[in-house]
Amino acid sequence: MRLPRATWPPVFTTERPGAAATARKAAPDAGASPQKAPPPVDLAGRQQARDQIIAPTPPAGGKGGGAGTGKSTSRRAYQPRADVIRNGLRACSRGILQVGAFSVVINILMLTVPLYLFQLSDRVLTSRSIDTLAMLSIIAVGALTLLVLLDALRRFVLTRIAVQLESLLGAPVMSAALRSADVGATRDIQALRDLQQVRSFINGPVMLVMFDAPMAPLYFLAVFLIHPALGIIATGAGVVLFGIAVLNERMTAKEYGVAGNFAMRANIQASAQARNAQVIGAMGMLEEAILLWGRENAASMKAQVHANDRNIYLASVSRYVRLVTQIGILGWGAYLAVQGSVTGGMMIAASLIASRALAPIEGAIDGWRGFVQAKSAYRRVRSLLDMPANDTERMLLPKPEGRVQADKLLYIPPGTRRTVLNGVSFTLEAGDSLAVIGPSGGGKSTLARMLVGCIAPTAGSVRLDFMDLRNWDRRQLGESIGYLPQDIELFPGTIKANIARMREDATDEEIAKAAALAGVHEMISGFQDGYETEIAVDGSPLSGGQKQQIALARAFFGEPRLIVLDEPNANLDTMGERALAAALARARRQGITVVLVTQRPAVLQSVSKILILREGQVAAFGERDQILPRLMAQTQDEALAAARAPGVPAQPQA
Ligand SMILES: Nc1ncnc2c1ncn2[C@@H]1O[C@H](COP(=O)(O)OP(=O)(O)OP(=O)(O)O)[C@@H](O)[C@H]1O
Repeated sequence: MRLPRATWPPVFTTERPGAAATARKAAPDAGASPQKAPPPVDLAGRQQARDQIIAPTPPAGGKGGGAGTGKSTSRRAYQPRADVIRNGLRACSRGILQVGAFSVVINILMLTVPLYLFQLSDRVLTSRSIDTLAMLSIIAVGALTLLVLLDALRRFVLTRIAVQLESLLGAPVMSAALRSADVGATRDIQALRDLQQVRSFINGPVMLVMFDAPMAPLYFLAVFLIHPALGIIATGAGVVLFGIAVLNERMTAKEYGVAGNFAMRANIQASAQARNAQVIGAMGMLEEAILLWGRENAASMKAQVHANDRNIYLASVSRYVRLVTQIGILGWGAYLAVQGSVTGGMMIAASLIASRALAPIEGAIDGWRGFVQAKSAYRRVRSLLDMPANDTERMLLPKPEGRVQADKLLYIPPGTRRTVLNGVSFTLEAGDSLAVIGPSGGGKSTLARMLVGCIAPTAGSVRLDFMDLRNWDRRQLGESIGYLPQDIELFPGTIKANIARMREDATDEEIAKAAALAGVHEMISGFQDGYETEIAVDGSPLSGGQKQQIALARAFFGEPRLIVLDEPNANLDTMGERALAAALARARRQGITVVLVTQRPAVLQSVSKILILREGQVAAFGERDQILPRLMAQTQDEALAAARAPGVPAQPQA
């Protein structure tokens, strides 16, 4: 008897099966020289990179190019999300069958004690045979030993099924959660907690009850065989308990659902507050923060207490019914014994067996809360995985040169009626540098996110080298793009790892090159541990400007052809701005296309084109030398108008 071992110990894989073998075949000396960088325009290398897109391990023993076949199975890496759950469950099916088979045997062996009692009372006590007693005892102990072993085994198997399921679904759920988070969905990381909840449920006692429940008819049958009247009492009690279980479901499911939703919101609040702990501390917002989180948490607890109260009440009634049933069977059994219809042993055995028959229904009522929570958690995981995702396998294209076409971009955020971008069109040649300027809330950051493929336009298209971003292989596109968002968050890890976009195969040369391009080498040298300086969750020891510079180097990493920088100079001093201007000049010399969202006029000298975005529409677009004079004239007019306005004090001349 072997436990399922396909994913034991658990492995969270981001590599499709066979990829490593294929990669080794393709590059036999890759292992000997980990520092060797792949050639920049290497389609085979990029195919290999694409192979590492998050994909679940196939079911153990599954067909179709499994581990070690070395055949291309890249379709598997892009399997539709719905298949992920189906394959996950299929992978666990062998274990589930084992647990089912064990449960059948265990439930038969559970009859050992009642049968032993029955034999003692009706055979040993009447015959006074010590040999029979010894023989019966040996058989009973043997059966109980087997029962305990099988019970332990099914628990071992369930533990592994739970871990296997989490290993298989973890990466797809994480990837779907990140994708949904980047379009602004709030449930995001909750999905990982949900998956853990499903795992705990599979590991928990209610799962065993669910495996035992189908065997209940066997026990009812055994009681019927002892005496039909006792069978009717036991079955009647079973029907009553089943009714209580249904009532329990009706009376608690909604409240548990409400409790779960509030708990989720409380968790989202808690994570947001943990991220903003310094702001909360500095501005004395602790009480408000706790109140905000506490309200959600209290609402969750209130709903939970309501549901729990009902659950406890019904569980007590069910326990009462079971105990009374036992008394009923014993009492009626005694009456039948007095009548000579059954023996004393049969009476006791019937009571024990009936109790065993009713136990799973009672256990289901007791463990209802866990079941409901696991069910909703599973639903959330499912709906996240069912969300449409651009998972179609994409052909790897030649490395882009950096030509960008935005064509009639319209953006209405999902779930809103607000038009954030409206008919935005422009074209950039490879090596162009564009400054996107305009009033706050004009849609600049939205445009920046659209240009790097974070959000898809409601209508219109963004094309990189003539190809719509949606048709690019996601990983290849990411490697061709550098992006510095407005709100910078670095990952906990070294400066080096952050610049290298957390890639383990990044070479020191590539990292140094990105740092040099971004002009941050000198700043990094100022730290005692240089590139090995550890960045904490809150970004320390880096200052705001330093974080921005490291993020700039990250954007330059890996020879991107398009770099989109959203207010890269927001936290920079004059020196920093100079370094940024130098970085932009270097990018231009290398033919990298740069889009720069900015509010500061200083960097406008470093770009070749300017786009003014106002209320989501292009107010002006063209060569810098055409747009800049118009912009300055307009600024002067506005300043004069403001100065002439009544009640506005004249500004002192700088
Ligand atoms: N997901 C969304 N849901 C609703 N409104 C949104 C969404 N995303 C952006 N907006 C709205 O679109 C407008 C443009 O936002 P955006 O961040 O692009 O402006 P911006 O020009 O970058 O502003 P700033 O210069 O202040 O950063 C804002 O009014 C914002 O509220």
